[in-house]
Amino acid sequence: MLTFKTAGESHGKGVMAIVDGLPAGVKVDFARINEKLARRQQGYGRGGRMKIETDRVEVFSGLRHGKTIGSPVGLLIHNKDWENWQGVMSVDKDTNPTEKEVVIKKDGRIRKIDKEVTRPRPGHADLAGVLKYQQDDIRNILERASARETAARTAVGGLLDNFLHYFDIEIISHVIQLGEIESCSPEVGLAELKAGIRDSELACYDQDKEREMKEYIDRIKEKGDSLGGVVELRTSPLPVGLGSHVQWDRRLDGELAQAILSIPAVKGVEIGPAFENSSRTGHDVHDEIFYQPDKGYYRKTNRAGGLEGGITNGEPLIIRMAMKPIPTLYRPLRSVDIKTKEPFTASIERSDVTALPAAGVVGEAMLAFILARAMLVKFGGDSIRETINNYRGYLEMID
Ligand SMILES: Cc1cc2nc3c(=O)[nH]c(=O)nc-3n(C[C@H](O)[C@H](O)[C@H](O)COP(=O)(O)O)c2cc1C
Ligand SMILES: C=C(O[C@@H]1CC(C(=O)O)=C[C@@H](OP(=O)(O)O)[C@H]1O)C(=O)O
Repeated sequence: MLTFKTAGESHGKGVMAIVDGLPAGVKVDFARINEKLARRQQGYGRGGRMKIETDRVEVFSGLRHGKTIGSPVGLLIHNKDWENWQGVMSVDKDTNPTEKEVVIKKDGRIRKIDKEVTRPRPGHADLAGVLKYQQDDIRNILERASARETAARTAVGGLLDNFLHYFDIEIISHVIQLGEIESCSPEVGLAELKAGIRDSELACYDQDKEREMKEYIDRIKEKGDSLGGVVELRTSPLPVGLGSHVQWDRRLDGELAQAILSIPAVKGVEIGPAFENSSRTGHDVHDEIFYQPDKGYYRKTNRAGGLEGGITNGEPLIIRMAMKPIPTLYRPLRSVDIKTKEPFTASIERSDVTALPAAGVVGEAMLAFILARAMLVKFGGDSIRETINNYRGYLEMID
């Protein structure tokens, strides 16, 4: 079974992942991984941290001469910001046990900050985390809750794209709504969609909307507020038969929802236009089935989003993910200091205003994982050659 885990804190030495279960012989193009990591760092509305980091993957294990060897693949991404936070993030003994403040270098300037974080942000993991793990310092929670961890997931996604490439499976994300501004889900192929968003700073196909969205982000930033929105994930047509109707935990839609909802700040997911479909009648929703000898079975529409009965039906997957507004606010909401129990409204120094396009890239990575796992469940194989043979045999059988 293909699995992965991540480790690492936001301002620690770095983030890492171990991917277990990839067959041997998969050719890995590092540029494919790094390109994804770079895309995750981009997007209009991101904060100062992204100017510090230049994420590059270091493959630690599991490859020889550019190919997997069947053993676990270790991936590492260093945090450049760690250098500025060593006093705060030492994994060894406390070097300043009596100090109340520590010195860090933040955004190019030397600053003294409180050693302990005691002011929980509404919408972040801060308060629930310190209560659950019985901590006095919120930093022990926020460091791991931070979406810095998604850099490791993105590297995993990039690695698995190399596997999916053998089966011509492609995944792309694009922004279809930012705050209250809605864009479109264009009825174009994957290549055209990709070309259409290449120069967009918000991964938005509609350039007029993108301009509007950027001005909106500027206005919201000025107000000290933040934004979320909706990202759509699309794939190329998938082989029929990934996932299964026979058991609840084998339905691919359920697996996908879990994976997508695990992305920090993603609170909603729909398969195809599910919420729109829910207010329509069956005649307006279900995709009629046609047959031609040269084409086999086919559909003229894809309102199911590529899944029926928890099984891929041969169409592209279409998934939408809803992201809440970023919790850290320059004009903060009311909260209570966990030490003094006094109310406070302290200002913060650094945060994203929105990270919607970045979340989309993380969505691509999670989708890559679910699809790679489903492919390996269906076709198996200790070597990529075996997986491909099984895949081809299946395609011939169902042709
Ligand atoms: C790519 C990305 C970047 C994010 N950047 C920030 C940020 O700068 N500040 C912040 O407070 N939250 C940010 N978040 C969201 C928080 O990580 C998230 O809201 C928090 O971990 C609490 O989890 P929850 O929102 O899923 O409940 C980001 C999320 C993603 C996916
Ligand atoms: C570091 C990343 O995102 C971070 C996610 C994040 C949060 O609270 O989730 C808070 C910010 O971190 P910092 O407090 O260091 O500015 C973001 O920059 C990243 O995406 O690589």
